[in-house]
Amino acid sequence: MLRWITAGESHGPSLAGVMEGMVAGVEITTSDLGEQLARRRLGFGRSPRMGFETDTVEFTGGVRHGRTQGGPISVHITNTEWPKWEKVMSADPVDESELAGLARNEPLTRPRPGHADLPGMLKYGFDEARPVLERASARETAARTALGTVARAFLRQLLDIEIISHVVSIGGAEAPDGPLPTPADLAAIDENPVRAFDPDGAEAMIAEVDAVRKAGDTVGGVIEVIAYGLPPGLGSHVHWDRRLDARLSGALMGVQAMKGVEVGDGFTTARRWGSKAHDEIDLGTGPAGVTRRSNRAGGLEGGITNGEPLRVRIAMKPISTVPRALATVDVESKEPAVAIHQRSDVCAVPRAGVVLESVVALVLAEAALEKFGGDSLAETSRNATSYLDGLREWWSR
Ligand SMILES: Cc1cc2nc3c(=O)[nH]c(=O)nc-3n(C[C@H](O)[C@H](O)[C@H](O)COP(=O)(O)O)c2cc1C
Ligand SMILES: C=C(O[C@@H]1CC(C(=O)O)=C[C@@H](OP(=O)(O)O)[C@H]1O)C(=O)O
Repeated sequence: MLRWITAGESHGPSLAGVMEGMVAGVEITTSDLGEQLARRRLGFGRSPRMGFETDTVEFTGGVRHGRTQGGPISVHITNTEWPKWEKVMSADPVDESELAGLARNEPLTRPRPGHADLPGMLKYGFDEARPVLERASARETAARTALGTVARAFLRQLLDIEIISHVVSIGGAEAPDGPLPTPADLAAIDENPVRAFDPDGAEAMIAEVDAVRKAGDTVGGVIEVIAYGLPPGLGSHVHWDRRLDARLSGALMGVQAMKGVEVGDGFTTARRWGSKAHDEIDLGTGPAGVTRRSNRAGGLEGGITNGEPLRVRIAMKPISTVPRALATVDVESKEPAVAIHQRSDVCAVPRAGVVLESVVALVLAEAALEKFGGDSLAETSRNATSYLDGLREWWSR
């Protein structure tokens, strides 16, 4: 079983991530983590913090001389601004006199509609939003991205599985329908300011973010994640919580601000007639023994991978820290007020794609380990090869 967990606050000293159940022998280095963390900081519309946050990362367990050891893998990422927050976010009690007059310590009593502020205060019994927003913040996704990098390395070394993402729309600006990007296109996608594949779509999205910024507003969008090289047979139809579509959706919705997941053509398929909705089967080559005339299902049937590329789209809502601040109430004075506004992303859709790739990697690594088992990469690879050989034999019998 693969498990992962993160800890840490946005303005605390650091973030931590722990992954348990990864096999021994996966090649991974600190610079692999740094590379993915750098990708997560990019994108037109990002918060000013992403310009100076360094995401200094290290392994603090589970990896030796560039290889996983089979034990829990722990990562540690420092928060660059910690010295400014040392008193406000101190784990140990701080004398009132040391906090007096610190602007950063002002109680945040004007909750932002759309952020976790108000429900979190109500649920946990806080008089202000600081303790809620510190953990709700998507700063946490740095730790998930680092753990996801280990999962990506495992999938690549196991079966050459590659995971990419691209931005499909920002606000009302959409990329036109076109060919799917492949792993060879990822570098170009990353170089694009909005991480869009289609140049015309990208231009429209950049203009949308620009207009939103000028209007003192924020904007969301849709991201597509695609995994290439998956064998048929990950996930299962036999129980709801073993279906890979269910597990992917749950994990993707577990990323801050994600409000919808579409598997394959999802909502469009709901409007089609059956004869135009499914992926007809022809005899072909490869371990699945077949080819498909289309991939509307996004590589999943019955909650199981079918050997086609996995394709999921995720809807991200607009950032709730709207510069043109929204109406709220002050929970202290009980008077109408405008919501807290602090430095924030205007549009985090481009960089969120990197987080979503990592989350897909974690879920796929878990599914691959369930299917193939093993305690070392060599053993898991043998098991995978034997399974795929078995499929080929089955087709040639
Ligand atoms: C990569 C990324 C960056 C984000 N940046 C911000 C931000 O700068 N300001 C903000 O208010 N929300 C931001 N969010 C969204 C909030 O974290 C999120 O809305 C909040 O935790 C409440 O959760 P919910 O939107 O899922 O209900 C970001 C989300 C992601 C994935
Ligand atoms: C720090 C990150 O994103 C943050 C996510 C976030 C939020 O409310 O989710 C609010 C902002 O935090 P701050 O107010 O400190 O700038 C973003 O910068 C990050 O992704 O590493």
